Amino acid sequence: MGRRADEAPLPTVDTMTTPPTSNPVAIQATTPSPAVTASDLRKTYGRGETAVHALDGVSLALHRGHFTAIMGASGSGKSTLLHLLAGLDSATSGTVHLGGTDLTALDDDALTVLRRERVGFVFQAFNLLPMLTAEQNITLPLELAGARMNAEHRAWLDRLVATLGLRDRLTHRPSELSGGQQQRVAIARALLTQPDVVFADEPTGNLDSRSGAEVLSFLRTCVRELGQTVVMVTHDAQAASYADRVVLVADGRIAGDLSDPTPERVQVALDALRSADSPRSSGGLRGAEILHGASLEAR
Ligand SMILES: Nc1ncnc2c1ncn2[C@@H]1O[C@H](COP(=O)(O)OP(=O)(O)OP(=O)(O)O)[C@@H](O)[C@H]1O
Repeated sequence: MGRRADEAPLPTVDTMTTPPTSNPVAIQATTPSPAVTASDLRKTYGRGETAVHALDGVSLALHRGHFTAIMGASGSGKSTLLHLLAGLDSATSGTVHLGGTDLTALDDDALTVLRRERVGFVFQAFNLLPMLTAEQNITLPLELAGARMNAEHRAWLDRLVATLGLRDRLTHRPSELSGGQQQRVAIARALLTQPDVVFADEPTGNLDSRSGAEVLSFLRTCVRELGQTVVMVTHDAQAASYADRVVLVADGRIAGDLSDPTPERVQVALDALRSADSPRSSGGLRGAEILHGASLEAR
């Protein structure tokens, strides 16, 4: 659950990924600029005593060409964070930058264009159009943008189709595809415009474990071999272990940060978070403190 307005704040964990340095110029030359940056992001639903602080001061930098998983208990603020980072919803305060663009300064029309051209989405429910073939579903974003398929698009589409193993499925309609194949079509559609970032909300939530693993490997291949940037919300430690980095959210705050995660380490971090939330743990460390330890151990 999100923190109520009248509850005491949790300890703050600084998860900005910029390493300490005495020579900022050298770091600028070697560190890729972040694909997305959130600074002191807050989102409050409702007002007064019933206000829920779904996000309560999140600062985060997600680097290009990385696969990041966002995890946390139900109601911790994962979806709210994803929606704000993707420009699908507006913050109560704080800023989100996509590359050099401040999303919080854009009006609705500019946000619509940005979402169409610079952001890709993959949802749990695939969201394919049933009357279109796989290829027509993949190329739909170009159609909607009123753009013609040129040689560059064709070459990129070929690469996507090869990477995602869809070559012999392009003329099939969604009802003729397995769940895993439908999700791969949805991933190809999300990547067609070569967006700055693809946001995936529980992309394996509707798949059996074998198809889910396949989809996650394909997502990881898109990051490793095609240089794409993926941010995924998941409940599943196994799914999160496909990512390069796992960011843990608790009570609307960043509560941990693991690089090169394994399912076991993710599970340990989640269990620590859960036991810190439990009333029996009163007097012990809070989740953020425990997971900050996990974060330090991971680096
Ligand atoms: N539109 C809304 N109006 C009021 N409260 C909301 C709204 N959306 C989310 N919340 C509250 O904000 C908090 C964070 O919700 P959010 O959906 O981001 O959590 P989550 O971690 O994605 O949860 P889940 O894993 O169950 O999807 C919750 O307490 C939720 O009840």
